[in-house]
Amino acid sequence: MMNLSFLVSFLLQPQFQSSIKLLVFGAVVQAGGKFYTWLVHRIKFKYYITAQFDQGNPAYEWIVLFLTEEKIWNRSRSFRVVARSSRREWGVKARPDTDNGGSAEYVPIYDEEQLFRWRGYWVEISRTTHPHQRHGGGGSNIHMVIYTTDMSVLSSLVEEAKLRYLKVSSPHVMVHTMGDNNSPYGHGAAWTQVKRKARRPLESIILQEGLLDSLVHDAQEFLSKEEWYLQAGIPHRRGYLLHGPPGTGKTSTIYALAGELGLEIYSLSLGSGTIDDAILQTAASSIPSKAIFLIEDIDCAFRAREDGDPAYPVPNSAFPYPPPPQIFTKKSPVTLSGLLNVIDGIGSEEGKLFFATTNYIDHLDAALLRPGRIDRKIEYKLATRKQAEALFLRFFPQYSNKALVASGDEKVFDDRNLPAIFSEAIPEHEFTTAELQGYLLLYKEDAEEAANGIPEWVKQERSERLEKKKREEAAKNLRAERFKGSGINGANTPASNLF
Ligand SMILES: Nc1ncnc2c1ncn2[C@@H]1O[C@H](COP(=O)(O)OP(=O)(O)OP(=O)(O)O)[C@@H](O)[C@H]1O
Repeated sequence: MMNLSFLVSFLLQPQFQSSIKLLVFGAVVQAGGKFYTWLVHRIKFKYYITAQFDQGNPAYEWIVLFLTEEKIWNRSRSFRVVARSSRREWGVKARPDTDNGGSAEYVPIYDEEQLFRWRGYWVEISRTTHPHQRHGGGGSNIHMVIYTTDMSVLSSLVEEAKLRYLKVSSPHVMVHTMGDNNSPYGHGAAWTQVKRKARRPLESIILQEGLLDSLVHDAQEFLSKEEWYLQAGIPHRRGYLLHGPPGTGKTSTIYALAGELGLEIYSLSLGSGTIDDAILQTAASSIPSKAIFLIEDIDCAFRAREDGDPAYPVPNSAFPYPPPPQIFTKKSPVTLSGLLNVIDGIGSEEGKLFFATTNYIDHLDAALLRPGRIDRKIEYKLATRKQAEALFLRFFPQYSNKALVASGDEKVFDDRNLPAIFSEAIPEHEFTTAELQGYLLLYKEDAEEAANGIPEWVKQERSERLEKKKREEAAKNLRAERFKGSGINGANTPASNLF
């Protein structure tokens, strides 16, 4: 009895009642919080659209530019600072008063979520990175949440992003390349690097007469005939193979053509040895239409080993040595069937110009060269005298006939026709345009010296080549001697394996 009355008096105490009220209030607040979260989630789930942009896909580039222009990341307090280069980095302006903001790019570490309004809609952005992602769309993704149920808002945003991207990139040629081992986005990620190159004028490419014009005309006609291809049931794609010695202008031609036609380039090299069938497939399938797909050194998919030396014998008691690690030359992991699949697959995407380059057309399989895969083969040769003269005039345009007539200095032209002096000293088809360009760069301030010095340069180059040939012969003989009787064609083993 005594205990009960004590309990009742305890319960009636004001301090106890206050504690209970506090407890109930806390529970209500907590439940309210949980309900709010639940409700927000329900609303979000019902009333939002999500989109993901994968690095390596062109749409990722559009959206990053869009977010940069909208200054979404400007509140960021962490930056990656990289020296300004032709490589595309969507940095924020460090100094709003200048156009290019100095010598470095300030690229925000985009990892914090950001919320902003766009045309009256709330949009939330976040980014995740996967440093070791190998296949499937690159190493970084942007996630977008738009608080609306109207899909057209998303598509308007993406279209606007694309238009802005095209506007920004139009004065340049955008060259997309694959990530590599040093890429911050991981090995093998597709198209993770974008370089902005100044457009190269077509006139700066010096080829045999008519060749460049016919190529430009061919590509222009192809791009304008989409409807015709559709009607005829022919895949709207065209393949070109540019072949010839290194330094004769194959890559430069493609870049200049891309600038002329306003196309972006997606370029990879099979010579890098890091691209296999799966990566090639991923890369090819994420190229947008109306773009150039360029495969450099395509012969690397065919070459088993340099000069086709016989198979290296399995080590045995008579010959217990394992194969030298470098006996195999750069052989791309891409297989012929993988390559053909990709080239044929380009047909399903409309408006693609496919370019391949090689220094060794003879290494290519006939299956690759058939029309439908390669529609035009263009041979690049060592420089002719005419090309040498044109190159000289590119360096010294003041010596062109026209310029001299205009300046009233025709006498100088008669006495000292420097372009002719230069070109006549150059033997036909012996040097590459790149070699001649390298020479002219040494004398870019002095046309007279450039023209006068060329006979001596030719003599020196010839003697250096002869010396090199002799050294190579000697090394080849030494290799053959060392491997005599081993069953190996040691002549083809790199010298580094012998010592
Ligand atoms: N025909 C050319 N006209 C103008 N410039 C040229 C020409 N050939 C070479 N060059 C110059 O030489 C350099 C190398 O040229 P480019 O890379 O286009 O040669 P390439 O044939 O593609 O070589 P590789 O087979 O090694 O890729 C560039 O700086 C380019 O400007």
